[in-house]
Amino acid sequence: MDKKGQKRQGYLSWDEYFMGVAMLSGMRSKDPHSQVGACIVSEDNKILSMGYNGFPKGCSDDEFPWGREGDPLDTKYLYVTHSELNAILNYRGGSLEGAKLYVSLFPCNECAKAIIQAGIKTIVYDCDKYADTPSVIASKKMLDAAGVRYYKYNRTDREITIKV
Ligand SMILES: Nc1nc(=O)n([C@H]2C[C@H](O)[C@@H](COP(=O)(O)O)O2)cc1CO
Ligand SMILES: [Zn+2]
Repeated sequence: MDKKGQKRQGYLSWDEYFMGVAMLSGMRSKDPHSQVGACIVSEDNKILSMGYNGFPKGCSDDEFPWGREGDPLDTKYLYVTHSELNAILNYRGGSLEGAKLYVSLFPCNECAKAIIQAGIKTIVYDCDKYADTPSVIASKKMLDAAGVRYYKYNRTDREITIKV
């Protein structure tokens, strides 16, 4: 019950807010199969950067391939920048030492290297659909060795509707 003079109830938790921002960012992705979003947050809960999976600048979304199979040169995998790496590279403010990363899909081995080297210390992820692949197994090996904590986001199933 609302009481006069007291704070509003039902506001977004920090985790809902940052994972929500990561997911919103993923909605910018042109990848027809997996839209991934990431949000980097400081130790004192300030948003530092965001990213989603996409081709590097100058590599047209309409000319480079979005396919998943066939000749590797004709698939997206050799060209796409992952959301986590984009979030790290998008940051213009200096050091990410001690920061937290919210990401909608568990980071791969290549992003794990960048996460570790950037000084990010905590990962909050939503989906882990590639957990059984060498890439994610190697990623967890490196994150464990480097002392980067990772934990699964606890979905609250809150629906957030925004009219734009
Ligand atoms: N952690 C990740 N962050 C990402 O941004 N990605 C991107 C790369 C591709 O564009 C897409 C995965 O494609 P698919 O294999 O699910 O069709 O998501 C992939 C992973 C998986 O490790
Ligand atoms: Zn990656």
